Amino acid sequence: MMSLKEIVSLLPVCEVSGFEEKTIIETISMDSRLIEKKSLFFCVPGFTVDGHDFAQEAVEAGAAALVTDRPIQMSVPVIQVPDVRRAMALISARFYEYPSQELKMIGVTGTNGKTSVTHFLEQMLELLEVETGIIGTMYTKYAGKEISSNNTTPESIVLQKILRDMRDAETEAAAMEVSSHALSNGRIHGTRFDIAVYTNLSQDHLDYHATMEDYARAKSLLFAQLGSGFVKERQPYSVINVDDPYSEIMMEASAAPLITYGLSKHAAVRAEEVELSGGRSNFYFCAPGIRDHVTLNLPGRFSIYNALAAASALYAYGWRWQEIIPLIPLLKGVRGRFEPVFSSAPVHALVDYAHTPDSLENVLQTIKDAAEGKIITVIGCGGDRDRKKRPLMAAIAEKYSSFTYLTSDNPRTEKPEAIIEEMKSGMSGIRYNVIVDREEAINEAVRKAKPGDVVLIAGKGHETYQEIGRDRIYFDDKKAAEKALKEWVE
Ligand SMILES: CC(=O)N[C@H]1[C@@H](OP(=O)(O)OP(=O)(O)OC[C@H]2O[C@@H](n3ccc(=O)[nH]c3=O)[C@H](O)[C@@H]2O)O[C@H](CO)[C@@H](O)[C@@H]1O[C@H](C)C(=O)N[C@@H](C)C(=O)N[C@H](CCC(=O)O)C(=O)O
Ligand SMILES: Nc1ncnc2c1ncn2[C@@H]1O[C@H](COP(=O)(O)OP(=O)(O)OP(=O)(O)O)[C@@H](O)[C@H]1O
Ligand SMILES: N[C@H](CCC[C@H](N)C(=O)O)C(=O)O
Ligand SMILES: [Mg+2]
Repeated sequence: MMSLKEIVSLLPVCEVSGFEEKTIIETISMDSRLIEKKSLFFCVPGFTVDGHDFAQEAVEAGAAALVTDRPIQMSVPVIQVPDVRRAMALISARFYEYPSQELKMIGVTGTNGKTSVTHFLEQMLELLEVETGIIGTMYTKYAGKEISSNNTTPESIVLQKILRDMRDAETEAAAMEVSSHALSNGRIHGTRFDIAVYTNLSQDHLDYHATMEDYARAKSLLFAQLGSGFVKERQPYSVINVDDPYSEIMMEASAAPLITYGLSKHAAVRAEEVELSGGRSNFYFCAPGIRDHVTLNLPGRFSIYNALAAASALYAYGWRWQEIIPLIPLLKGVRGRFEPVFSSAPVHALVDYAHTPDSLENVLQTIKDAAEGKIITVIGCGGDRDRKKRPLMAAIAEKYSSFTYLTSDNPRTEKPEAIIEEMKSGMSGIRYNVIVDREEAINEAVRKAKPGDVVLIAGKGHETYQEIGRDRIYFDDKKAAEKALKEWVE
């Protein structure tokens, strides 16, 4: 519950019309369809519709006051602010009594690896007996509950409510994915992070951010707001992959001391003498005063980066290296990330969430390093998303694969054939086929495979749907691959 007076006191440059001292707010909402009595309704100027157009509907449904970015005439108080989403984030944090200040908050940002690193953190913290929650692409998970996600980083009202619920359930730490969209439109404004982790930056989302520099600047906002909302005796830290070319931008923005990690000698926390083989790696884990041999039972160089990121974040948390290093060999893979499909067929199939040029290249390079047979790739690109990555992803698939199937991956409101056409423009040879139906593409790829070959099914990972138009139809790469492999044996 909040009074209008309290709300206004949070917003130094707002203009209020129809102010009434006695107005009390009992719920907050950005959706006119969910308004209850005594609600504060935020008129969010969206990317598809404008929340201001629903102001009347919200008042009729019981909204007691509105937050807008322009003057509008209504029968209830109207608070006009320069940026509704940011005002909403500040008010949400206050409404739920600043839950982020009562949790150890670890935010992870970067193009690839956020879901993986947050899961590594969850696994390690559970082993250290710290009750940990996760907020990210796959779900929000805490205290035995799993709530499916709409967005990688939720809108501020949802986020603050989740964090409050986590605290009520005695969750101690939250490992949270922070997307560039969330940073640029203020979803995490008003949230206090203790540790911010940077994984990497490579091409994606150029539909939303005008240039790579804009994209990098959005990511850097996490580091710039570190520790905001001072909590005594809780020093914030930035954990940065120093091998990444954009790391300098994050370091420059950082309001907190840095812990750098990577494979190069510039990193404070390093993997040295790396040997990759048989789906795992061996290396020396080096940090000031430490040089311990470890085995990481996960494939690829990118998994080493993710493990170093999680280990460095735990160090920033206050754990000692002697407590952290023994956890590295215990790390397990994450659903939909380099996930093998089990079957009795001598053909290997892998489901992976690679949906950017960089992640696809990493995954294919990792397969190539280990594979005895040929690589066959099934790949599509999302509709209504960055179009510039389409030809690049197709070209990478072609470079590493003996054969590629171009197919659909969430065409959304675009025509799947048109997306595939754009992918095709990146292909230079003829070792590919177009099969729009994803299940049929997986069947064909598996049918074509010989013993020892690897079929990579990329782009959807854990997703259990195909988004066509605005509908989601059930589809699971893993289930489709299991069925195809069964038929291969028969
Ligand atoms: C581009 C973007 O960020 N879109 C997000 C945004 O939608 P929007 O601003 O377009 O909302 P809108 O539909 O125009 O509606 C505007 C306002 O009118 C309200 N409204 C609407 C209809 C009505 O009848 N009454 C009403 O009040 C809506 O509740 C809303 O407040 O706000 C919505 C509510 O929070 C989000 O779900 C939505 O994410 C969509 C699904 C999306 O695809 N987002 C992607 C681009 C995204 O954010 N991705 C990142 C991860 C990327 C990555 O790291 O790979 C993420 O964090 O998820
Ligand atoms: N550190 C990394 N560097 C490059 N590629 C990675 C890294 N970690 C994972 N990948 C690859 O990227 C894919 C996506 O990984 P993950 O889901 O952890 O990233 P994410 O940042 O959460 O993605 P999203 O933006 O969709 O939430 C994985 O399936 C894997 O192929
Ligand atoms: N978080 C990512 C998910 C992409 C997954 C892929 N399957 C697609 O639909 O493009 C995004 O919003 O770009
Ligand atoms: Mg993710």
